[in-house]
Amino acid sequence: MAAAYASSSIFRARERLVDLFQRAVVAALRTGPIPRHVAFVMDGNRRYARSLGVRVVDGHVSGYYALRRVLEILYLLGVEHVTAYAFAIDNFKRTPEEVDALMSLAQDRLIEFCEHGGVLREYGVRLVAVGNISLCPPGVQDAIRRAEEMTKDNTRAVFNLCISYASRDEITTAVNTTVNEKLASQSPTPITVADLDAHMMTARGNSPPLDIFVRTSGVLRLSDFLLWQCNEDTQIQFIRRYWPEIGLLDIIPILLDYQRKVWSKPASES
Ligand SMILES: CC(C)=CCC/C(C)=C/CC/C(C)=C/COP(=O)(O)OP(=O)(O)O
Repeated sequence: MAAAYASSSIFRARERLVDLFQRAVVAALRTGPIPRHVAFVMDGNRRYARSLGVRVVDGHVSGYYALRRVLEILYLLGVEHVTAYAFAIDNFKRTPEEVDALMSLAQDRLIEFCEHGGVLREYGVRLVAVGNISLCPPGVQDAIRRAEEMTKDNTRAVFNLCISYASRDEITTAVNTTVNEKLASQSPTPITVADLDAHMMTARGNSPPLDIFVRTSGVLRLSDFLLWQCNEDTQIQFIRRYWPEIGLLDIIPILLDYQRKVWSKPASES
């Protein structure tokens, strides 16, 4: 039944209309300022699954499709850096079944992102894995290495995939590396913001400070995500819908709010 609908002319006509609407909205938004760096805490996959009475793992699979959808919209808009929180170091405390399911999802779908027809390949995006990858199973580490290799020559945009990540872990590593370099230097200088910037994991893709931090599912927490990368201008957006439900209609108000704030900022503060 579902397969028959998916191949029907009504379904194809609907898809074409959605695509036309998306392109028209993107063209309109592109006439205003576009953020350079947008990040997502993709929260609510399990609550979404429970609300539908399906398995938790299916909620995460829907979350993967939502990520694909959102990346496509943002890269069409011309956003140069997108960062997504796929797995926190703290998530290793979940049941072994759920950790395995999330790791298998990453292992299987990462390459799909980078292959012909995949969103990173289509939009010329370089994948950068951000996190303590050595904590991931060997199969996931291999998939990450392959995905980074497959996309290393893409220069139009960057996708930072935070996996086995915690901001305080990233900052601690950056401070330690910086201090060790200073101690090894003949004439050490005081540590600067630029020194620490250069040692953050997001520096691999040259990602600038965050313009917009988005968290779905109505939870008002930062969850140890990109604390260093936020600055005085970062706009925080909490939206009520679960991550798998996110789409263009959620992105439009976020972008309009960003544009309104940029336009209303006094020139002396720019
Ligand atoms: C290949 C690839 C990168 C896939 C990404 C898939 C994806 C969206 C992963 C996010 C996993 C996660 C811990 C979501 C948070 O919701 P939650 O599980 O905490 O849900 P809850 O808040 O309802 O408990």
